[in-house]
Amino acid sequence: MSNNEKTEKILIYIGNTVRRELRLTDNPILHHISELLSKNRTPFTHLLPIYVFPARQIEISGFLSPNTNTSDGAVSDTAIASLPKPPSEVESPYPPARSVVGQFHRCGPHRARFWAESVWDFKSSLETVGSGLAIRVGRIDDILEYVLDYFKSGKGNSASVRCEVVGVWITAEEGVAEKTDERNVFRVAGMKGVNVRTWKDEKFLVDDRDLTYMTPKEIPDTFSEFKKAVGPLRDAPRKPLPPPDMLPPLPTRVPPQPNPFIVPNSLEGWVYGLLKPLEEDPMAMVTPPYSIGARSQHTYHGGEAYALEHLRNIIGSGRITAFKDPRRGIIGEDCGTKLAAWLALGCVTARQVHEYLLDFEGGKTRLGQYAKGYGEGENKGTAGIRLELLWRDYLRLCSRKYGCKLFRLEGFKGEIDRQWKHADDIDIKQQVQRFMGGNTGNPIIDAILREMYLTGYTSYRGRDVVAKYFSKQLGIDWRIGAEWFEYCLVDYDVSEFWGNWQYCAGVGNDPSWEVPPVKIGEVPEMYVKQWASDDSI
Ligand SMILES: Cc1cc2nc3c(=O)[nH]c(=O)nc-3n(C[C@H](O)[C@H](O)[C@H](O)COP(=O)(O)OP(=O)(O)OC[C@H]3O[C@@H](n4cnc5c(N)ncnc54)[C@H](O)[C@@H]3O)c2cc1C
Repeated sequence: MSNNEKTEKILIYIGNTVRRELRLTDNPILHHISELLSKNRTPFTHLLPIYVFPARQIEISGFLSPNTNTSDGAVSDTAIASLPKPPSEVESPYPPARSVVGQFHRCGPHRARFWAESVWDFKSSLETVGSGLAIRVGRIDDILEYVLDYFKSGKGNSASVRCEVVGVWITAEEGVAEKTDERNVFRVAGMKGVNVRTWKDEKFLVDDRDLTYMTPKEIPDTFSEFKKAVGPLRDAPRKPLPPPDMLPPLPTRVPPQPNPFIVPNSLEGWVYGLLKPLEEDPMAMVTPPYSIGARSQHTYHGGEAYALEHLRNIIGSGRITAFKDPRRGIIGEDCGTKLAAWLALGCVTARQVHEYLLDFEGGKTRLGQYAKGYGEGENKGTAGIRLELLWRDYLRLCSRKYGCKLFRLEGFKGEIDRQWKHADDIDIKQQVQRFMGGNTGNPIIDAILREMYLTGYTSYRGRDVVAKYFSKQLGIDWRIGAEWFEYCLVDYDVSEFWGNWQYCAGVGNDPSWEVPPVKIGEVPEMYVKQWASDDSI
């Protein structure tokens, strides 16, 4: 080592969709690094944040390329747009991201776009605090192995720089696939002699450290019991963490995207690459386009900045005070906060939402000062939002308790006596196809299905009605309906999604979960007219 040679001690902060931490604020890892930095106590000089779009969950074949990658793993925008269709001999090392039973794409266009926007926004935010983000596609452990080998083999070195990876940090998450990813990260890092540290997932309302359950078995089977154990909800959450002031820089050389993929360096390039395989699939055209005059309830852009702007808007306008029980309302601005997609990707945390509500209720900031309910303490609307957020916590804990039962036909309950119809029967297959196309002939069901397909969103009530129609009325294997929802929804979140579906299908753990059926007049005629097919009205 020459006298002038510097050593870059690199910490890798790695995540993928299941490590959903796409924000600077209330991010425990980034907060900790920033604190260490301010005290001059970082045992590393450089930070390499890596985000991996996981091949298992989103179709990444739009990034396959016969060309070898460039030195930094990124190509220009125009380059990705003009990439020739990969010749058939360029094969992905990963199977297509399709669902298990129905073989649908797991992630449809609404979520793919929102997801790309959120990752890109995170990259921009990291750049404002002196860092950056390497965005990659593949499997988290494959990418990690490639990166560790890159540095170990000296590819990151130059005449004056020597690189050494000193650790890998990752946030622990619930879920079977999530745990497998985590184990694989440990395995790869262990093989290469690098330490991994996992961090607690803090994007929920009530912190794990404040719950009294020693083992997952102790998690209660009813929400009401769980709620009681949490105590007064308004006092339960911890304070959100501030964003980092500054972060260590990226290493001088960032390992590129491994072959056979090539990744873009603009948001448009990412959106293009993620949507391309979906657009080439005939499933993208299952239902007619928007009806004239139809408007989406969900027109939002992914990313932390947009999440916070939306949150401030609904507080400033007083919409949170008017928040209605989502188990009853089916459409409208005050029917739901529309925060779910941001929460699902970790662009914002539940305790940040809670903190904003506290400020509004206590009149602590000027936000919402002219709105109804400002400074008047907790109201029905704000309490309702907290309760919904607690449901989210609860279903995540159910995932912890029941593991892979989350995805099983017999559910948490182990309901083995029920007879389900399966799509290997031609009539059932056709029924499923009509369902996907919003052509069941039932105007409310069709309106909801079309809304969800065309916009990526429908209310809790809409989801509940359709999920019950599919599983209870049609009696078809509920996982097929669920997989179709997974393709369509912008806010898919593993525990919330499968947990809710289980309840709708009647295989969930909580016997008290029953939402009243839709009443005549509850669904505005206008809504049905906007979304349902003319011939089914
Ligand atoms: C079949 C079915 C599938 C669903 N899939 C999902 C999903 O993939 N992701 C998801 O976040 N929610 C899911 N939900 C729950 C709920 O429908 C959505 O959270 C809600 O409609 C999102 O709109 P919002 O942000 O306006 O919610 P709000 O009503 O404003 O609620 C605030 C937040 O609380 C959480 N929340 C609300 N209701 C529930 C619930 N029942 N269970 C768990 N968390 C809840 C969400 O994070 C939501 O953003 C599903 C419900 C059903 C019946």
